Formats: sequence, C-alpha cells, structure tokens
Amino acid sequence: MLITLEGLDGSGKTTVWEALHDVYPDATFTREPTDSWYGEAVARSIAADDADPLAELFLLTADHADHLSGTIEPALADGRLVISDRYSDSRFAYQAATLAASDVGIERPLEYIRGIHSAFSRPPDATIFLDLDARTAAERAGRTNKFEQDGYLAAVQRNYERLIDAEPGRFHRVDATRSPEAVIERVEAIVADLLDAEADE
Ligand SMILES: Nc1ncnc2c1ncn2[C@@H]1O[C@H](COP(=O)(O)OP(=O)(O)O)[C@@H](O)[C@H]1O
Ligand SMILES: Cc1cn([C@H]2C[C@H](O)[C@@H](COP(=O)(O)OP(=O)(O)O)O2)c(=O)[nH]c1=O
Repeated sequence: MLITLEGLDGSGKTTVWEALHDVYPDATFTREPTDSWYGEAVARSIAADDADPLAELFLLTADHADHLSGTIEPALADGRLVISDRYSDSRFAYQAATLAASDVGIERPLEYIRGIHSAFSRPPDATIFLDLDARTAAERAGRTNKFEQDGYLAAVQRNYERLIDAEPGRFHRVDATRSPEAVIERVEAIVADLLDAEADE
C-alpha cells in the first residue's frame, strides 16, 4: 500500500513521517524531492528565483519517474507499506500555481500536469492531507524559499482543495493547527485503519 503525506510547507509532514518510522519499522519511508541526482537538480531549481516554471515542472517529474521505478514500484512489488513525504499531488498543487502565475500560457495547468502523470505514474492508495492555513504554514516553514510565501501558498492550498473535492475518498484531512502530539496520534489512527481495511479485503 502506498500512503502519501501532503500539505503546505511547514504543515508538519516531516514531523509525522519521522514519528511513523517508530510505528512501522518495516515500511519503506521515502520522499519527494528525492536525494538522487535528479532530486539535487530539483533542489537547485527551487533555490533559483528565476527558474523557468515549465523546466522546473519537468525536473520534478523526472525525479518522480526515477523515484517510481527505483523505489516505489520495487517496494510495492515486495508487498511493503510505502510512506512518502510528498508525491504527485505536490506537483498538481504547487506547479499548477506556478504555471498559473507565469506567462507560459497553459490554460488549465492542474489538468495539464495531471495528464502528464496519468500516462506513467501510479496514484497513491491513500493521502493524508495536513491542513494548515497559508500564513501559519509560511511562518512555520520560515519563508526560506520562493514557495514559502503566504500568497503563493494560498494558491497552492486552493489547488489542494480542488484535488480533495475531485477524490474525497482518497484524501484524509487532518487538522494541522493542533499540537504535534495530537496530529501524530490522528495520523497514526488513520494509517492503522487503512491497514486494517486492506487486511479485511
Ligand atoms: N503540529 C505542529 N504544531 C506546531 N509546530 C509544528 C507542528 N508540526 C511541526 N511543527 C514545526 O513546524 C516546522 C515545520 O515542520 P515540518 O514537519 O518540517 O513540516 P513540513 O515537512 O510539512 O515542511 C518545524 O519547526 C516543526 O517543529
Ligand atoms: C515534491 C514537490 C515539492 N515541491 C516544493 C515544496 C517545497 O517548497 C519544496 C521542497 O519540498 P520539501 O523538502 O518537502 O519541503 P517542506 O518539507 O518544507 O514541505 O519543493 C514542489 O513545488 N513540487 C513538488 O512536486
């Protein structure tokens, strides 16, 4: 089973992801951007304020393709639980916002990016969405990169809401304004329920 963690920068994904290591020591824990050389190229692009938005989308998508074939698919083929800190929804939410704000001229960026992925990607079985308002998220994240700005994150949040509206069964929303302990407890309960439901199938 592939479970992904999504949400704005600073919403607490990494905190939750780390806590889950103790509960599921045999699971495969992974993340996007990855630490491969594709992921390093992504990190360079994210650090560059003048990065071309379309080139950035394709760097992130290249990193995803390599992540899929090198890590996700082999682990799933072994029957393992895979927990990824960010996955394709991050592209749908973030790069759709970047493209919409650019002069590239793609009319429906979110649908365009989904279309690119649908040709090769594997959707998550379940996605835990850590729900936090853009201002608090930017504050927690420290506003250290070009994405961690309130206005941009508000556009990203609207895209996440569109994704949740389109697939309410896949997304599990968690109130990320609560304490780290409360958020972790809620996420652990959701993952346990998902695994129970899978075992009953
Ligand atoms: N529920 C929470 N309440 C308050 N602060 C939190 C919470 N969860 C995480 N943090 C803090 O917010 C910052 C960002 O958390 P992190 O887990 O790195 O988020 P993300 O991976 O989503 O960017 C860190 O300093 C972390 O300690
Ligand atoms: C995976 C991914 C990340 N990003 C952005 C979100 C983050 O600002 C940045 C780095 O991701 P990440 O290291 O997960 O940041 P954080 O832990 O603060 O959430 O890359 C995208 O814009 N698109 C993507 O597809």
